[in-house]
Amino acid sequence: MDNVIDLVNKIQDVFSTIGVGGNDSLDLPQIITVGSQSAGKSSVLENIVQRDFLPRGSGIVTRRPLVLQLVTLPPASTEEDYGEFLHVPTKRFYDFGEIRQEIEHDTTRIAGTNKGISRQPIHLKIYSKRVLNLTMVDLPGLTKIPIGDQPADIEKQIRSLVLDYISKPNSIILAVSPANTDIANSDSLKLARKVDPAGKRTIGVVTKLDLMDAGTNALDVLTGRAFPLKLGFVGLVNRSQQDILTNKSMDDAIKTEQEFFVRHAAYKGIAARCGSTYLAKQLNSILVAHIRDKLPDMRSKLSAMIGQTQHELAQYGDPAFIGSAHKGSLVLKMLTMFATQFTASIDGTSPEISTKELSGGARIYFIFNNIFGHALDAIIPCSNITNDDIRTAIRNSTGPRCSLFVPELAFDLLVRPQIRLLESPSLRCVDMAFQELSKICHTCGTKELMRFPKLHSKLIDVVSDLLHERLGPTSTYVKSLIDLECAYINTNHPDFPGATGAMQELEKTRNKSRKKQQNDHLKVNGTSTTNTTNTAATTMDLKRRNERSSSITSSTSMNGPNGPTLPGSSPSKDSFLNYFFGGASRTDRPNLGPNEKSLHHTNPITSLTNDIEGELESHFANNFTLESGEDFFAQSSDKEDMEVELIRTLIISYFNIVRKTIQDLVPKAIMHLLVNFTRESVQNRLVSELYREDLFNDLLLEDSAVAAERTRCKAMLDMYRKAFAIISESI
Ligand SMILES: Nc1nc2c(ncn2[C@@H]2O[C@H](COP(=O)(O)OP(=O)(O)OP(=O)(O)O)[C@@H](O)[C@H]2O)c(=O)[nH]1
Repeated sequence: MDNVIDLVNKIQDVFSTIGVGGNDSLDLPQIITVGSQSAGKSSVLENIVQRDFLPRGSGIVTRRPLVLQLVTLPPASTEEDYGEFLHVPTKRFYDFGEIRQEIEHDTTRIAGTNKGISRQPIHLKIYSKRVLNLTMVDLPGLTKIPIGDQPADIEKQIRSLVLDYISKPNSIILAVSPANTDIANSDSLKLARKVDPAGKRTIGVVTKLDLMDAGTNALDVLTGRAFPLKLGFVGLVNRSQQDILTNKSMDDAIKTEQEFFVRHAAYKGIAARCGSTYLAKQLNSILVAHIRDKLPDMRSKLSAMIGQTQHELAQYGDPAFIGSAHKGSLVLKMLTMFATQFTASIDGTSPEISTKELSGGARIYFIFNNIFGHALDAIIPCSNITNDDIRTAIRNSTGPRCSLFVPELAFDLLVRPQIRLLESPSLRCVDMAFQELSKICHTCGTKELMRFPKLHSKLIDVVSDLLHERLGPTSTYVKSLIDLECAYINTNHPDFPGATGAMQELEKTRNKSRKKQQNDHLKVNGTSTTNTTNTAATTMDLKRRNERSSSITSSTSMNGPNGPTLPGSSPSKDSFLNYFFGGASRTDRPNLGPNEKSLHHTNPITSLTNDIEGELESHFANNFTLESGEDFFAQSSDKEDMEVELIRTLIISYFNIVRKTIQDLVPKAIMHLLVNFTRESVQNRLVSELYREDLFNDLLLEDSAVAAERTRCKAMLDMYRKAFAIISESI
């Protein structure tokens, strides 16, 4: 029957030896003594052991948990009683005074001399024929006021330590209360009630019954009437301080105790259920029953722990790959795993995908779509181009040495630096994608790979080198995309709205502002005055326009002023520029005769061109007041303003086309030249750089901390298996 306690002790020993905190996770059944300071906890333990072995004194004496395992020596044993400490495994302590000294010494060693406490337990085993198998834990007494140089929060520290032990559902709480205080309100019972409100696993112990005021007794408490506990209350009379000083023997103390109960008027009826001997028996049977009750639970818990530990151990390496014969295959396995993780992170199929932040492929797409997209959108197409710049460019292009290509060159000159503005965000986009790939490669690696720090860092080095190799060509290519755009300004681009679009755009803007002005004017002056000036100007402009329409039409052909217009060709925008900025001077533009005019009207392309120019003409006619006889295209400042605005609109249109192209092509280039290239070549590169027999030994130098961790994990697994087997046998 008792061997279940032995079984638990064995499990506890092994867990303590390998220091894995197995006891914490398995929650081994054990008895925990709780009580306020000087309540008599140590005295209770000594009475149960029937030995004088615990440090005694005033103030706080127990400053570390003492895990006390009592082991019954067989009756036939010739062995004397002795004790063993887990921290002094080679020595048997036959002198119990020496046990006390060792407890004091080790307490000071760990908890210091300033009356502070430590959570690190002392493990003591006592072998005796006179003890019943029991596992008990003595804890520091609950206190309220710090004494000496104790830390200010000592009360909190002790409470939390005690709560840690007693809140484990498998623990039995031995709540010690001195009879000479208000028992029902004792600290130990209050604390026990917190974690065991139904009182199912709390046993009450009332000490110092001999010190109660004459005429009072604790019968109500001991019989469970005052405070119901399933496991009941046991009354005790331990040795007084005086008894200790006079070295009263334990045997005598037990006798005195028994006599006290038998003779006491109030207690003689329950004397058989009082005293240290009864308590020891009671605790033993409670613990045995408790352990038996908990064994199935413990077994299933152990089974789960075995599974977990097996899994953890597997992460430190596959046993199939251990040994020098397998070095090559191990390296190959590691680098394949690394490459797979790298590509999985890019593809977004990695099982370790973060839910906290964007990473891998998703982050690269975010860089393309959001960061890069916004950076391009933020560029103002006409930034840094002043009206004077445009005016100068126009004047230069309409100077005396005008040639057919001069206006194109002027437009080129103005638009090219703007296109260059796209270069910096494009290169930054390459860099960000590169950084993300570098980040991915630093996060790759399994627990098993961490065993080999050299191999791990080499894998990162090789992938980093590969990424750096690709960074140059990718950046160069992306830069060349901008160079291409700058090399030829294609005003014939199908999406370039040219003059018509620009004019419409301008018209819209002007209409808007005109309407606004008129509204403002109406608001200020009431109904408008007559618009005679404008009407006159319009009439005059119309006249001029009719006179000039033929000459305008003749200059708009893609093939020059006199060349034929090719059927199917688009309305020529460059020729418009030529005309507009003086590719052919007005005097050079031939007037068409009535026949030629009608010829042009039948040609849809020419008529469309006519429309463009007609629009321009009418625009000027409607917007600019000309003095009689003044040439419409003379160097008037109004005309120049119009031209400046028009060219600005054209620059914006053209820039937007290029921006779209770059926004489309840069991510494609990065994907092709950097991301996909690295993704596809990473495995081959790793193999060719690292799968070399002369490197194996160096690469597979194991990290000592990880190796120790693996050994610990292995020991833990063995232990759990052993414990599982022991429990399985006894169920
Ligand atoms: N007369 C009498 N004195 C007792 C009894 N129990 C304990 N004492 C005395 O009370 C004092 C404190 O007892 P301990 O057993 O050291 O109390 P503790 O709860 O272990 O104290 P800490 O570990 O310091 O919290 C000692 O002087 C004991 O001799 C008892 O039943 N009767």
